[in-house]
Amino acid sequence: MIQLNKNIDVVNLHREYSKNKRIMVDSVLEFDGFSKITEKLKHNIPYLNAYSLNGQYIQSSDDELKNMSPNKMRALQQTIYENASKGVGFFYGRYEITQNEKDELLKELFNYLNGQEVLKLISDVTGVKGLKSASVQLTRYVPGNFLTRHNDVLPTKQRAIAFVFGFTPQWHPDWGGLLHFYEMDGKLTETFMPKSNVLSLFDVQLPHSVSYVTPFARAARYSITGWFNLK
Ligand SMILES: O=C(O)CCC(=O)C(=O)O
Ligand SMILES: [Fe+2]
Repeated sequence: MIQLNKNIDVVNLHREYSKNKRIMVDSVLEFDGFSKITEKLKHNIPYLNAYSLNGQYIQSSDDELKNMSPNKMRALQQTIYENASKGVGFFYGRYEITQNEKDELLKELFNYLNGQEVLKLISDVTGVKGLKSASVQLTRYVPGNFLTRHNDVLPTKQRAIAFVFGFTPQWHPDWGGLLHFYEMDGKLTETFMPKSNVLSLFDVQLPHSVSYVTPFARAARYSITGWFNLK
């Protein structure tokens, strides 16, 4: 069963969140749900590799990328990196969970994150009232993946709070995949390291990025990410 840790200290977390509109919550899920999700993320998800090409949003399966000719793959990589050099774009594996999800555990996860218990906790920690729903995706960053600097504001969805549940034990900062936060003028202010059973929450207005995962990373960076919305 997926369940939040009952000992979360909301009052302290709210005080901490209020300082910079971001926070990491340790040991956030009870063990049973946490370990089931960890296994699922590693072994059972048909991630699609998302990137943008000439302004178009594309998602390719692992097989599609594997079966590309070396020339085509090189050209694709070159374009992705060319855009990234200008601070535009992303390349990472994602799987979106919707209301129609068939997998039992993922359905439970979606419903739990959209339920009153979680929405109330997020409201209490962040001080943002009126949260109504959660958009949820599973993400995987392998070597070569990244997400350039952006914010998560999306008025059509009324996103308010971004979340990242980390499922990445024993990560080394040299491996990249670091969640960086910036001032509006681009100054780097804080970095959240990939961790396991940790929930990162932040205001969607804060500029942030996920740094390039290096070729020598010994693991993939797995997360459940998304947004708590006001509608
Ligand atoms: O995975 C993360 O740490 C952040 C992801 C993110 O910024 C996004 O998906 O918009
Ligand atoms: Fe983001």
